[in-house]
Amino acid sequence: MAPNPRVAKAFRAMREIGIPEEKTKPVLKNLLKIYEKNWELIEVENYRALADAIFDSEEAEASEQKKSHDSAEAEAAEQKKKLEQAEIMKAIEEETQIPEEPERPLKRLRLRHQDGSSCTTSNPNSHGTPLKKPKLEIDDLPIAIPRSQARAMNASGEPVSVSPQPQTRNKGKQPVLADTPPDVVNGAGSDSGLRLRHLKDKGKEPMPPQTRSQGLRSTSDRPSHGVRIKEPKPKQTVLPLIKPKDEPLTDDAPPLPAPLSVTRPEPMTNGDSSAENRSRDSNVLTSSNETSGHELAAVPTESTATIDIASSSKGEIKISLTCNSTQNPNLSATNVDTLLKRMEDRCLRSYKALDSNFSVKELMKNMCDSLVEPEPEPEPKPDSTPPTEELKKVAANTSDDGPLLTTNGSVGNEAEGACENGFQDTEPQSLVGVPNNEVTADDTRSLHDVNDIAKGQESVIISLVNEVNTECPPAFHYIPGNAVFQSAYVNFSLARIGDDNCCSTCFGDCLTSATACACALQSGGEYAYTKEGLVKEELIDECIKMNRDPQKHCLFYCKECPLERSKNEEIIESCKGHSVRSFIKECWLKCGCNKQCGNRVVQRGIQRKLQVFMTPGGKGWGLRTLEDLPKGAFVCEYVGEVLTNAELYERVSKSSNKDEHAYPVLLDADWGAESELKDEEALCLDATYYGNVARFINHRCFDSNLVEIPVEVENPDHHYYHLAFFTTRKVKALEELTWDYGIDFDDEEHPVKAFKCRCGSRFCRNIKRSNRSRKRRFT
Ligand SMILES: C[S@@+](CC[C@H](N)C(=O)[O-])C[C@H]1O[C@@H](n2cnc3c(N)ncnc32)[C@H](O)[C@@H]1O
Repeated sequence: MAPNPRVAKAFRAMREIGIPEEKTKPVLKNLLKIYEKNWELIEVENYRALADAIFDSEEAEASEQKKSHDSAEAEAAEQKKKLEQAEIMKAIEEETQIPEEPERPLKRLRLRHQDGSSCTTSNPNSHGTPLKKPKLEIDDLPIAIPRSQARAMNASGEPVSVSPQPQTRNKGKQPVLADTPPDVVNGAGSDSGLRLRHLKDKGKEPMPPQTRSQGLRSTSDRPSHGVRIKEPKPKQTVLPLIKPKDEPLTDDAPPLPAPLSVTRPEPMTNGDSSAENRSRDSNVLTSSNETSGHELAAVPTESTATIDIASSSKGEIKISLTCNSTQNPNLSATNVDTLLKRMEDRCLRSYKALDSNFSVKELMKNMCDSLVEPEPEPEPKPDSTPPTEELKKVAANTSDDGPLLTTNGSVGNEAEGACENGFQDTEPQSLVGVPNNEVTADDTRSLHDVNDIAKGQESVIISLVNEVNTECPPAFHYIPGNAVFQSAYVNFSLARIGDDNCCSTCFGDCLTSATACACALQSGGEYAYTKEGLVKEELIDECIKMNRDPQKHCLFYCKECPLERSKNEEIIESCKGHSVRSFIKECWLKCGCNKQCGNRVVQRGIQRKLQVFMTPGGKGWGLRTLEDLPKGAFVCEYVGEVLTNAELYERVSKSSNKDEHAYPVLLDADWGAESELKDEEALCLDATYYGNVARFINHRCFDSNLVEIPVEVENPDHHYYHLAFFTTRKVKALEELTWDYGIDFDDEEHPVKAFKCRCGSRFCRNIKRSNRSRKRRFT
């Protein structure tokens, strides 16, 4: 890409006053960000602002240096850090040797790692060195050459070369040796029994999940920075309370607050807090509404509506809905029951998300629940009794009264200080969400079905429970599979799938065949799955290791990194590196095998009993299993909108609420192998607005019980693939499912702050950081 003439001019101007380009570059980049690319502000007075900023930064640097430890101390600290890290890795290794697992011989992989060998030969400091085409070696490849290698050969126009490194991880495709520039392909083979092909990702990156963080490494040596965007704290005020459907009620109710002081046909007795009186008041209202025609509500078919909330010093709350229907010729009076029935019919027709048990009364009650939600929500102590019991007591003493209909055509509802009975004392119901005063078509996404958050789109039911607080799930559309947002190039055409991309001559179940099918060859020559449908242990172990310590693995460097380009087109930073990953190739449409073929697992979708639940430890919603899971079991795929990275950046920068964004996932494969990747090929997944259960999986540092593996199903290239979660060990029913997002909690440069980690792992990277009294503060 030709350098921006304005950038070149700025460099020249600074050179003229003795400032070298290396100094100018970062400052200019920063200024462009601050001035929102308003060059005039930078160019004015012969780049005065730029020169000043450079001098300022030099001064700051000098004073920083003064403060800092001398280099010997720093080096010693670095050494110590490395030792610490090695110890931690060792401890994790030991810790994750699960006792209940049957004894098995050590895998070659493990032995090699224990030897301390590594395939990392990349030199992160040498970014920007002249590029060379990848030189790969095909040494002991199984039967066929993996497609990516063939492509590397084609791309380079020269035969692959051999860089054997015994005792390193990627034997088939070794990383280049020390004299090889880091921007050269560093290897992609596996020395595990499976010898699976690898995809590359960004290593321990703040942008999850392929972008693994550096763990305990310093910021300076980490590979590329992705986009990590904080997951929204689920909206608390706009959705009603969700309760586990089967919670029993108890009798001992706490004292109830005074009843409401609202507009009523008959005066209400204040100060009487008994359930009996509340019930009576409500009955009075109902009968009054039925008998006094002039007090009945006018319900226009089209009206504008406003919702008012009033509260009194006694803790009473009134919600009133005022409909402006004066201009409407269809204005007619009706009674509460008719109104409710009409509304229910309307909701069932318009918002198909609701089930037949939907009740407007419940909706109104839940509106009350939302009103009296504690703010800010207290964080339950891990061992504290969930407030459920208390809520049940309240529910038992709260009458099941309907909404109030006021004389001015307003609909009100009683909201006691602890009106938490929501769905609790009724039959199992769907959750109904009311996102705003004015419900728009798009807001229907917040109408979740608590009995099945997937709304029948998965082959299993996925329920949602909150036994901890009154928080409601975030508003999003549940989708069972990825969907392209706009510009992403995801081409599934059959014509693109060549004979080497499918096993068209196979029949029945590929796994029963003595030789590996063409699909398996693409994954390194062996099937990734066992006959039981589990990922083979060797592969799982390899992926776990890769995720825990990506620096030990190979890094690829792009000539012009699309990720850096999407961050800033003016000055494109050098590629921070993409690590090499194992992937699975499943059989698909053009294959001759049948649908039950054992090499089709992820494409069958979720098969395990899962549940979305409110975690007690302050992490918000989480995902858990309701059944015991063996090691290597497929749990779910990370599903979201497929976006280009440029689209993601735009989306995030335009978002008024950056916290609203779920963690986007970088689909970073083969980037380094291609000399230049088009914007529409540099893809990521964003589950903020459209996603599946995976959007609820919380992070756990290092020893998470899930690991992500890229799975190629329909697309023959590696720009788009499925990101599937498999268990890293046996997981017991009701255990929370976690995944290491790869966050680098030390990343002070990242535009988005990391959350305060509450993973509870003894290897928590956030705790480490805090103990070292690092500068950065977390919210
Ligand atoms: C992909 S979402 C997971 C679902 C989320 N808990 C929810 O309620 O929707 C990621 C967000 O969950 C929270 N989270 C995940 N793991 C966490 C952890 N270990 N500690 C604290 N918060 C965590 C953070 O707010 C993060 O931004």
